[in-house]
Amino acid sequence: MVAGSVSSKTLVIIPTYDERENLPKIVGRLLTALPATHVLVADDDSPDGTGQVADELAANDPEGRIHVMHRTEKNGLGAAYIAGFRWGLERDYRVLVEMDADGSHSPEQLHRLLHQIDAGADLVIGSRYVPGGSVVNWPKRREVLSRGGNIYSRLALGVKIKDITGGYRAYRREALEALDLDSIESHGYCFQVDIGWRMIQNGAVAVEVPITFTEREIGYSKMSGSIVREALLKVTVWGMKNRYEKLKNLVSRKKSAAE
Ligand SMILES: Nc1nc2c(ncn2[C@@H]2O[C@H](COP(=O)(O)OP(=O)(O)O[C@H]3O[C@H](CO)[C@@H](O)[C@H](O)[C@@H]3O)[C@@H](O)[C@H]2O)c(=O)[nH]1
Repeated sequence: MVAGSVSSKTLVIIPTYDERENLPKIVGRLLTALPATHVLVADDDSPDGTGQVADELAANDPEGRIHVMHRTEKNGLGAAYIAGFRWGLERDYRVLVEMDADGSHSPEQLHRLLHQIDAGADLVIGSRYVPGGSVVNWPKRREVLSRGGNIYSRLALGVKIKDITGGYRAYRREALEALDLDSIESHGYCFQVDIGWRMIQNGAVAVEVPITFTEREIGYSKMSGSIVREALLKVTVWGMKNRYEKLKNLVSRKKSAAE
């Protein structure tokens, strides 16, 4: 059964940079799988004309389900998602979803994420690294980087999530509203760790559901050295701050117990 009650108030945010061939396919698949869903394309003025392709898709959808946000320059996946969340929160969507444009995240699996929101979760992560999850056709180098990044994040931040860097997610509206979106400082893929960790620290119920992540067939990944460096630096600093805070609390508890 498709989670109609939830999906009818669901906004799927698709950040795009140079995805003109992928976008019509992913939007078509999504609206076939879950016809009541709305889509927001957050395009960073892609040189290949993805923004215009998005406008055409929107103009050709008589039901008005497709929306387009034209941003002025390439400013990273995190900034595009934050702008998309703000747009969705100004309207009456109950669930906000992150999905890549390139087909890595299967729209046909979205109902499984939405079911978990129906079941009470605040944040649902489509996970490659829980039993049942998998990665198809990813270059070994990328998989090692991704698995390594997840292990490092778990150790540094003390989170239990196996795929905290994963970008296929559903958020309950209230959990996003409870966050200070201005405090999310990451621009690249580190954004996923940033917002996930903050949300869990805020008391959100986070669950993982297994997904199959399939490497794109068309276009190119925007992963870069600066994205990796941002993630490594930020996760290390957050981890150190976290440990320092815990130690400080422990010392002050011991002090007050001794008094
Ligand atoms: N608007 C905008 N979109 C962007 C930008 N950079 C990337 N995107 C879009 O963000 C999505 C993911 O980018 P990819 O470059 O395809 O990501 P990937 O290498 O396949 O990385 C995947 O794995 C990461 C690590 O696990 C994930 O963090 C990431 O979300 C994604 O699932 C695509 O729709 C892409 O067009 C940007 O600066 N601006």
